[in-house]
Amino acid sequence: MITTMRKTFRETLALAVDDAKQGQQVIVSRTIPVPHINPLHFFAAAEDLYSGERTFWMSPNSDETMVGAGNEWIIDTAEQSNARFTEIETEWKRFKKYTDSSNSDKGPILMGGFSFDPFKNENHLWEPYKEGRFVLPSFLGVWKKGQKPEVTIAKVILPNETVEEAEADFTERALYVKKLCRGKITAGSTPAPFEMNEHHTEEWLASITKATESIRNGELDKVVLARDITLDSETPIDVQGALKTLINEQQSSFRFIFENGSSSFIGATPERLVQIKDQHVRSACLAGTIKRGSSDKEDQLLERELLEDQKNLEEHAYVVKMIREALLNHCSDLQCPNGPGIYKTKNVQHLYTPIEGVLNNQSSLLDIVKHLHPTPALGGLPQEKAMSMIREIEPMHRGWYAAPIGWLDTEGNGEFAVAIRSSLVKENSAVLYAGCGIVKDSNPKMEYEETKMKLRPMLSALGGLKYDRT
Ligand SMILES: C=C(O[C@@H]1C=C(C(=O)O)C=C[C@H]1O)C(=O)O
Ligand SMILES: [Mg+2]
Repeated sequence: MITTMRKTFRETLALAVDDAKQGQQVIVSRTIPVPHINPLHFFAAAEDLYSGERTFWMSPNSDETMVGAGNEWIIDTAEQSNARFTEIETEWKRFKKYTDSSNSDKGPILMGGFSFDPFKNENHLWEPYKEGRFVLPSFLGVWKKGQKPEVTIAKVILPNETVEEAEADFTERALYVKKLCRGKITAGSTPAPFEMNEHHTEEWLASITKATESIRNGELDKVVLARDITLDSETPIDVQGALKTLINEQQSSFRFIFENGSSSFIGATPERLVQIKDQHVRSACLAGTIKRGSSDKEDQLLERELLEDQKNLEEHAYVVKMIREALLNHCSDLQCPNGPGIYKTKNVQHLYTPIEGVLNNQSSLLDIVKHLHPTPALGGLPQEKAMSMIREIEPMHRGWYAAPIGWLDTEGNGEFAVAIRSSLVKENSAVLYAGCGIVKDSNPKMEYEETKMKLRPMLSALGGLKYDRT
């Protein structure tokens, strides 16, 4: 029988300090229970010291919420290939991690994401977000349904730091946690009038026609084409207020913010890419869209219409085929229903097929992200053909829009979603993105209407809905 000695926190710190002296990169974390506090208030309270260094993640139905504050460490990559996924994982593994063994410490986590297409030329607006960028938050608030909230303090030990200094730092940070837990969100200012601009509308409609022709010629099966709109205000855009609206209005979506200096990437996406929880893998195919009804009856009629619509079923089927095949390489016991169900958000309903399996020993979360991205729900089929068409046709830069965002821990668990229904906000301006799956029978005007529905969650959150006269 193996007996493990419980170490005091000071003894743990002494080991970590020794390692750091030897040149090892070390993280020490300590998890403390905190009183019930609203995650949004916690996020707001961190603004004083950590504005520009905050991250917010709330899964559908608020099952799991994580709020990060402070860039304790940044792992980023400018790698313009699929090696970027491995690079992030390798860097994260390089750290030796010590947790406080005297409590239920779950260890540190990384939060971040990747760009949609590393081969697209650089773009000034998206430059800080890099091809992949993950942050180890100094403070991480965690809320799980049915459990008490906790805050994990994570500290990177400096090579010349003493045990006393490290211990004093933890004591000081614990005081700041108390302050974070007393946070209150101040009433958001009424948004100043916006100027809203749609870009290249005629070109976008023409590109849909062009894409359907290429599809009919047999060059490819599906391509997802997106467009952007911008909002310009006379005053800085209230991102915290927008997050509050997303939390309330988009409960079946992942609500997120990745702050990066003066920019915030914010959104509410319904689309899970992959989740790993104790070797259990879950992914979701989400493609095919119809509006919500104004009554329950109309909503159900629309639902039935979507479930029988050949064009939408085709959009969806390509996604299921690709995700299923990709997961077969990483999972055993793969479960996939024969036909789609429906996933509803406040503004739209989608065809939905969940896929689940058991993780193979040799695969990791970021391996799966690498092999799934971009699925035909965001890129197209065949993948490479669709990507070069997007690169050629779309005048804008997607940045992190439609790309994998999420978190990972030290045990191989974590979750990624694809960053749709999103906006990049910088000071007084915001860019909003939406796209649609184009197949042979797509109609440009209808696809345009579909993008309008998909822009609504962010327009509503930013207060721009009333300017939408398009
Ligand atoms: C590309 C987006 O959404 C994707 C496209 C869909 C469609 O065309 O039916 C549905 C869900 C998403 O997979 C977006 O919202 O920007
Ligand atoms: Mg569609």
